[in-house]
Amino acid sequence: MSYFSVRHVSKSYDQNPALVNFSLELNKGDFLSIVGASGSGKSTLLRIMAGLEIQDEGEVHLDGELILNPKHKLVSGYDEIKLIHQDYHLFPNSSVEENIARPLLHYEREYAKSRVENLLNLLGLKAFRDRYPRQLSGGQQQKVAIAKALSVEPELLLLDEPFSSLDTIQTHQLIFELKELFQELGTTVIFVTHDLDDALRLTDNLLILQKGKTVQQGTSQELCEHPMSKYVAQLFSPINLIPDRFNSYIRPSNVKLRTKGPLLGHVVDTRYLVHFNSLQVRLKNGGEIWEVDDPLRKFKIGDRVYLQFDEDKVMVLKK
Ligand SMILES: Nc1ncnc2c1ncn2[C@@H]1O[C@H](COP(=O)(O)OP(=O)(O)OP(=O)(O)O)[C@@H](O)[C@H]1O
Repeated sequence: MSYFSVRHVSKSYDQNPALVNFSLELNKGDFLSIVGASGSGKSTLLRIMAGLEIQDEGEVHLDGELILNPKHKLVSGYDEIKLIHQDYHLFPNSSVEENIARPLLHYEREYAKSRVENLLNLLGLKAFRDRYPRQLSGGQQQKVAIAKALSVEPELLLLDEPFSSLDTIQTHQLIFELKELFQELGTTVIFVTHDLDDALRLTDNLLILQKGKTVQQGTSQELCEHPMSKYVAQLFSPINLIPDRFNSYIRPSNVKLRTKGPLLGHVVDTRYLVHFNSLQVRLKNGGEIWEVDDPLRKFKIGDRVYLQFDEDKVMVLKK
């Protein structure tokens, strides 16, 4: 049995399935991102993993130990498994230092002191140790919540959309810091998000959840280059349907703009994006609109373009 395993877990609320026969195996120190739309079952899954929710079927094991849910355990949850939410859950009348030290109340004093010092250092919170949560930015509060969760050295850290109340710059900064921190600590981490971009920045190891089921699991490159469904393909970028072919698609970045070629179209719109212009091209045959990257920012509305692509970039996708 692997270090952390979720086997055939199902859960319904009032007959509505939230998780359907979900299974997952992780090794110690693995870092997995679970990506799914709102309502796909992410939070339910994390709560079941943490022993905080009663599943209808299936089992969760951590390091060989069966994780008991609240039906079978008087005090629900485990010290070894920490779940961090988007809304921090800090004690408002305790300082940063006191918040981080709180879970260590029953530990030896010297150990607790050095652990708190270590975490304040690791997360760059030393200058804020005496502040109260309301005196911190969202990103700093989230770091305190993470330090608090890490204080008892959990075996498994579950992050439930931890960046949703932060802006993009704060999020990128925190992702950068957390990546280093988790690598250093070797903690097993599961991060859930609706935002593929955040997941890609944090880890290469992805699982895509749709309507409570795993639709695909693999590295970011595998999923981007060989998606098994339209849903997975579209998480990475828009896709263009190739005329007169069965379920065959091409990504905007894999379309080449030429002065001659098999597919003729007209540019009907252009958008300035950071690394390229994004063109909307109406195909002559069939009137379908394609999205195409123009890295040289050469084309403008009304231009005639020929579109070409390599066969090995074509994706045949099920719905
Ligand atoms: N306590 C509950 N009672 C009834 N239905 C629930 C409950 N919790 C979740 N659900 C339903 O289960 C499904 C999965 O919800 P869940 O919160 O796990 O999804 P999610 O992917 O985390 O969504 P979000 O990203 O919006 O938080 C949804 O249809 C939701 O409405």
